[in-house]
Amino acid sequence: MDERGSITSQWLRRHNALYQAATRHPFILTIADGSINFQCFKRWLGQDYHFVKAFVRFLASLLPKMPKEATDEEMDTLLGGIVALRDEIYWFRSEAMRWTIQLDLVSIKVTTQEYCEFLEQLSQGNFEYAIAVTALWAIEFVYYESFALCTQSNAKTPTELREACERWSNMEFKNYCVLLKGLADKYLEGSNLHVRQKAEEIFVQILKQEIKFWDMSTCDENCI
Ligand SMILES: Cc1ncc(CN)c(N)n1
Repeated sequence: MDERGSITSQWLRRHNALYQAATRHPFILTIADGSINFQCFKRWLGQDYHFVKAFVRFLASLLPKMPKEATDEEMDTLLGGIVALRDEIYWFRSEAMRWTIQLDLVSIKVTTQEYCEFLEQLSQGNFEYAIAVTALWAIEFVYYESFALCTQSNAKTPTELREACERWSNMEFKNYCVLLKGLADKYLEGSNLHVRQKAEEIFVQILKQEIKFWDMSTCDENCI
């Protein structure tokens, strides 16, 4: 089956409006046009650190679910993702120091808490590997597509935010997302209709969670 006909590509077309809302969110657009209020970026940074710590647990939960017949390349992809998240957490800590954010004093907001609890549910044994790996792809891919907008040649992204945008839009992360999409399609193709429908529901929920996360990071007038 060609790429356009894959299950995940069909979903991206079927849920295009939601997908655009998740990957072209005003928070991202204000980074790309240079108008972002740095207080909004600092709010996002603190909350995303909390999220990434929960995301590590979710990613690790895929390892025991990985089918015995999984290829070496597949195991390498997931292990590579875990190593990358270790580096990501180190990056958050150093970036927080640059912005004088004390991460241990950052209170976790309701939206972040809800997303972390959603990840915790997905980590449970009753979610098939096909659903978990599809969720992993969706969560990573939204960040790639969002931050890739901020590193395009015509973007006016502030210099102070370029490193953050590069993290989730560089070639290595893009290739990682391509590999995850391939794994998602592989296991969705091999699943029954019930699992595919559940996976699509989770995909839609992830897009909605990502939109809420960007909404939370978008400063209103009393941005603190
Ligand atoms: C909310 C969110 N979604 C996705 C990613 C990319 N791992 C992230 N860091 N934060």
